[in-house]
Amino acid sequence: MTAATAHPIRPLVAGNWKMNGLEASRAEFKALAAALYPQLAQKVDVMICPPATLLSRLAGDAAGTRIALGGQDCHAAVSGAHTGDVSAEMLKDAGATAVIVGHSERRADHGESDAVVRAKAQAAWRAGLVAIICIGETEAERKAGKTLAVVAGQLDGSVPDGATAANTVIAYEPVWAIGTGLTPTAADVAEVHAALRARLAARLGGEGAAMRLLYGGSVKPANAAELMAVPHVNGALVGGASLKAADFLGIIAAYR
Ligand SMILES: O=C[C@H](O)COP(=O)(O)O
Repeated sequence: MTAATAHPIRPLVAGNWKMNGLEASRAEFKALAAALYPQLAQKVDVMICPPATLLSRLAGDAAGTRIALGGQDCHAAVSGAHTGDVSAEMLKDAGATAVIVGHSERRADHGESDAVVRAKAQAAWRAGLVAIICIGETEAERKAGKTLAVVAGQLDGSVPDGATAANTVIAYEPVWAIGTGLTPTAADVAEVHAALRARLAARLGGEGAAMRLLYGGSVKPANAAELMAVPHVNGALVGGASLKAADFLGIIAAYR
């Protein structure tokens, strides 16, 4: 077992701006950076995943702060004839230290399978980025009582061999909770996260036991404290509420 057993898992609150963000959005980022330092100095890592177009500019703004930057997706290849795609190496070059892969919007809009997500996670590692691998059930799957089976299958299929607590973060995002204002109960989140933790530990040993498990889906300042207090929830992946510095700060405040 690694030293991770002896130390609590350091939480991560990551903001996914999705297809939002223009030059003017830098003001929100700067407001976040200016207000965040006292909290950052304590016990939570903070990341913003802007659209790729803003990555380089925010990298300049992030200098001297402790806000990390991530991409929202990457192609599995290093480079080549893939019009419109961005490689993990390009994200790294632009200032990212991590990349989200397998977000349900990518799985739904672009037909990304677990195998594709796995290849993208490996690409992230190849470039020296942390892979933030997303999984989560649809509303129909939850209603059919298949949640645990679905997320277990996605976990097995999307997480490559060689995953460690340092190179991988798992984000559990129920599809029906994303952007809807709906969230599972704390007990429901606890059930899923405990199952994910057990599965990761069984497969990856101490690395799985120490891997960060984020919850995502309508996390807001008003519900963050309750959700972040759930066992095996080691932070949040935040969409809409990450676009405004004040809202994102209200979520991070769950770790004060
Ligand atoms: O990546 C973030 C998630 O999709 C959550 O989005 P949301 O906070 O807007 O529900």
